[in-house]
Amino acid sequence: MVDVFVLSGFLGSGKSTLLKELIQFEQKQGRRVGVIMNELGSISIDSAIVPDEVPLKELLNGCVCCTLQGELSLQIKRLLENYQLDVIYIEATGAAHPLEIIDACTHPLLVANINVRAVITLVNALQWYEGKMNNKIKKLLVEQIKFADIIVLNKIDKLENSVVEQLLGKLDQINSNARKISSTYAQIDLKLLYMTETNEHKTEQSEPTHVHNHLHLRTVKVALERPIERMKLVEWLEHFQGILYRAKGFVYITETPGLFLFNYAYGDPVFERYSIKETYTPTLVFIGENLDQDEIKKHVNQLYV
Ligand SMILES: Nc1nc2c(ncn2[C@@H]2O[C@H](COP(=O)(O)OP(=O)(O)OP(=O)(O)O)[C@@H](O)[C@H]2O)c(=O)[nH]1
Repeated sequence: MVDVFVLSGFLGSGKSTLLKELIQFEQKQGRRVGVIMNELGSISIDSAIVPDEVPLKELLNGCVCCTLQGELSLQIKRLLENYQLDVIYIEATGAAHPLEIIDACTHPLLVANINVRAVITLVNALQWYEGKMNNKIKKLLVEQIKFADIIVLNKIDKLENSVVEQLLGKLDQINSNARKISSTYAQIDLKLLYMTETNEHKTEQSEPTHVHNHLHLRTVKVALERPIERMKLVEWLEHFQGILYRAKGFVYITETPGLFLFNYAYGDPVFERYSIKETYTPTLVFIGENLDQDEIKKHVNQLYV
């Protein structure tokens, strides 16, 4: 039996950050790990964190919720057939409902060979605390919390301890069965993963599941022709809050030489120097509600010097 863990949580909550830790943890234990990543856009930025030796399947350009459920089952099957694995981690898009993933994992062709150990939902603590989101997103977050076996309240570096306690209490009201852990940069005791019982009653509480269909999330990808001005990008994104949930990509900036991994989630832009293992075309990916592709491309053009 191959263990399967599902990483759920809204855009930018820290799923890839946790995945990186998990891969190292499993490798240290001598367990063979495979990864499936689902991203809304047509290119995967997050897959750069997966080491070369780890088998990786990517489901791009859509969400398991809508069109890719069959594809997810197929990719799990391929991983099982082609590699000797002990554990598979599935990183869902931030817009996915965990039930849809569980559904795909419990495909009749797979159930005999895999054991879904836990749904791990990451919650962006600041986003959850401030509650500045529309009802559709709130509903999705609540669903992701409700269907979790482990809830990681991440990004607590942005909040006072007393607030963190309060938030953990609120999470408990939504899902009292799940194990709750607070963290910064998803630093948690990973041994807990294997000490958590799966919440078997999930399907009974099921809500209509295609929550994110109604979010009208759109992904816009823009290839960059040359280095951009870092500050111009940051200032522009500030005006975008509310409809832009996530941006990421690989960029060259005019201020400093070298390639940077760019991450923007919930008003927080981060540039990290990135050492190249493959050739990346500098690209920005934007994920948000009803994004206007032409408008975004026009703005990106203004980021060049
Ligand atoms: N300040 C702070 N930043 C964090 C923390 N955890 C992760 N980040 C940063 O938040 C950004 C988004 O993190 P990811 O791990 O890529 O989030 P994700 O959930 O995989 O994002 P999507 O795949 O787009 O849904 C990155 O720049 C991380 O370095 C944290 O605890 N505190």
